[in-house]
Amino acid sequence: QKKDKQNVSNASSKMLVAYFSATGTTAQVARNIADITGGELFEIAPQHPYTEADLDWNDRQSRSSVEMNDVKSRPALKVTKTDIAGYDVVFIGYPIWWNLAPRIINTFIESHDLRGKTVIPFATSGGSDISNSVSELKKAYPDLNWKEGKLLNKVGNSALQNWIHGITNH
Ligand SMILES: Cc1cc2nc3c(=O)[nH]c(=O)nc-3n(C[C@H](O)[C@H](O)[C@H](O)COP(=O)(O)O)c2cc1C
Repeated sequence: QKKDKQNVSNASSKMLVAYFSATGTTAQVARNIADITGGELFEIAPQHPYTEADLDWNDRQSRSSVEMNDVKSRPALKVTKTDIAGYDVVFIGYPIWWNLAPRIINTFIESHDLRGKTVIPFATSGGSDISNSVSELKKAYPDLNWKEGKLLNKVGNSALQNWIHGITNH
């Protein structure tokens, strides 16, 4: 739907919309952001996809529980390094897991040089706010130029456009 695309980026600013999504919700929001900004979509894919059992938060032994209980866990990426040098703005989207960004987001950040870029977090959740996850990311990576993040649960396209206009100053 190219004709509906509203390109809010200015000519000199290249945008990447990187996202991790285990069950598709964040992926849909990422596609909408890419449509609006004209940015490039990039899936932060795990080397080993998460199964339903992996995602069981009632099971303390499930993969996601074990990873989220270990601050040092860094699940491997499917593609270890992607060339992101040409981008000025990098959106990073993820589902909230245990009130945090999934550890694979840390893997992605630590595998790429994001210094000097504007980094914009966004998330979907079952109800939790994004703020704790963003403050933990800022604490872990204080050298990066973080913009305020936004929870984008069931956000309509015009609200999405308003947020993007505001945050990218276009
Ligand atoms: C392991 C796990 C932990 C979760 N923890 C939270 C949480 O702390 N707060 C919350 O509101 N939702 C939580 N959720 C729900 C997801 O954030 C929500 O379903 C999200 O939209 C899924 O996005 P996705 O389809 O892109 O993976 C959790 C989901 C999983 C699988």
